[in-house]
Amino acid sequence: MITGERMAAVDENAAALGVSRKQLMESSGHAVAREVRAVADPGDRVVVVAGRGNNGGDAFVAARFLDDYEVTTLLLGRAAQIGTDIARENWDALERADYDTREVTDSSGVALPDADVVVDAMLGTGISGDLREPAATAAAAITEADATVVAVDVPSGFDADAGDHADNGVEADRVVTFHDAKPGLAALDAAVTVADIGIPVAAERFVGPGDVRLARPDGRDGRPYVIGGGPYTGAPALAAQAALRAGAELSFVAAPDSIAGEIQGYSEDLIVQPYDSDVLTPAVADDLLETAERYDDVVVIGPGLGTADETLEAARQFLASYTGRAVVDADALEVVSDLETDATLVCTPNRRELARMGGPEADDLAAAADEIEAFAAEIGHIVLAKGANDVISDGERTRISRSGTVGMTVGGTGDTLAGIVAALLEHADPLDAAAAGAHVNGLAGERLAAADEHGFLASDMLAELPAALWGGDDE
Ligand SMILES: NC(=O)C1=CN([C@@H]2O[C@H](COP(=O)(O)OP(=O)(O)OC[C@H]3O[C@@H](n4cnc5c(N)ncnc54)[C@H](O)[C@@H]3O)[C@@H](O)[C@H]2O)[C@H](O)CC1
Ligand SMILES: [K+]
Repeated sequence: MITGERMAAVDENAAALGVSRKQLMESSGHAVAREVRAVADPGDRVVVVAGRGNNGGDAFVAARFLDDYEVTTLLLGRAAQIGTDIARENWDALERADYDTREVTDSSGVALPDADVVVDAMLGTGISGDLREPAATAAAAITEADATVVAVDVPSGFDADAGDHADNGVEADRVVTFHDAKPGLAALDAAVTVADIGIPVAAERFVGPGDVRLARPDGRDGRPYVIGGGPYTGAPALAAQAALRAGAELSFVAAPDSIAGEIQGYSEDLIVQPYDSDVLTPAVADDLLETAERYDDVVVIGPGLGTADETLEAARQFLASYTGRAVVDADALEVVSDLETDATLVCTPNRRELARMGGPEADDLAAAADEIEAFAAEIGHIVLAKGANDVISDGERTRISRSGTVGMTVGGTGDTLAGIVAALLEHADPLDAAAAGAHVNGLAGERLAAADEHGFLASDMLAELPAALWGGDDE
């Protein structure tokens, strides 16, 4: 099962792997033609009703595979309004090759020609809101037509993220959906075929630019709260700065008053809140919990905390009561394994910490991905296991990030990772935030290594984060 927005991410990952959207469109169109052939007799009349996006583009491809039938392709709009190059190229090919094509420029022209089969290619996963004209009128005409209706990807009007169908959406007899089932499709009164369109498994297994686009904030978003420090001061500062560089609006650090000034000294951009103690204690944890629940529901707990017994008890107590989203890093990971909590945790162990938590002992994390997935299922939280390749799993879905470089074994890169994940956790699905966070941290290291493989610092990565998050678009 895959949502429409994740499908777009997988498409983008496939393109980055070298399987272009145009190749996918050709496969999609061929799959649609196969379905039409299954319900039509030679010589039947097939009417394609196409929208201006790639859903329409799929049907322009299908028309080229239906020479045994009388095919008419209607475009709802003018060719100049076709929204993507690959759809426009396929429309132009139909026109140049003298296929029967018609541009319908207003809803009065939507009177459907007689048809044995209608291909509904108006709207797919690019839909937003209820059907607008002329798609609404066309949808009614298609539903009422005395023809077998074959829908491309989803019936027009169906929302592949929410899994529901517009009241005025097309009622299809058959649906050819691509790559994977969509939530809610099975509930429709239609025969659904899932067509393999040649997307490499790697496009879902390995984190790519589509995952980064899906998880990154559009504007400034969120106020993560870093609970770290005491005795160390650099780690919480790196995590909090990384959160700002990854799109957070504000970044708070709660730290012992003995070192709060030092942490503030690293950066005027941080809001450092001292607490009256030398280390995090259970008594302090209660106050921090109240603040965390008030500010925003994402915290980072762990960077630089140290391993004093009362500190670990305080971390345990905080997490047991917390109900928001938390990145748990470094020393705080010790308390996760037998923790009862309603919080959504993203645990970010390195190989050593993973073993200490009770997870698999592995030199090559990617090779141990299944065991890491089982461990994530066992503890009931997301595990982002950090290594040469990072393994990110929620116990059901597992992704691998291959970004990064050997220079990132310098201290502090785990702290920047924790901060990036916290910023993305404000709005993205937790697994998407963890996968994209791991990937972007690695991309920042790669950007530094391009200049000089050795000797860069975790703090150097901060300035590379915006380009790693927003700069890699393939368009
Ligand atoms: N990997 C795959 O699944 C592939 C899918 N393909 C096909 O691409 C579409 C998604 O294409 P996209 O261009 O993103 O959007 P659509 O064609 O679905 O629709 C955009 C089109 O519709 C207009 N529009 C949006 N909302 C409405 C509305 N409520 N009422 C009326 N019109 C609306 C918008 O203005 C655009 O013009 C996917 O479904 C697959 O069919 C790829 O071809 C191959 C890989
Ligand atoms: K459709």
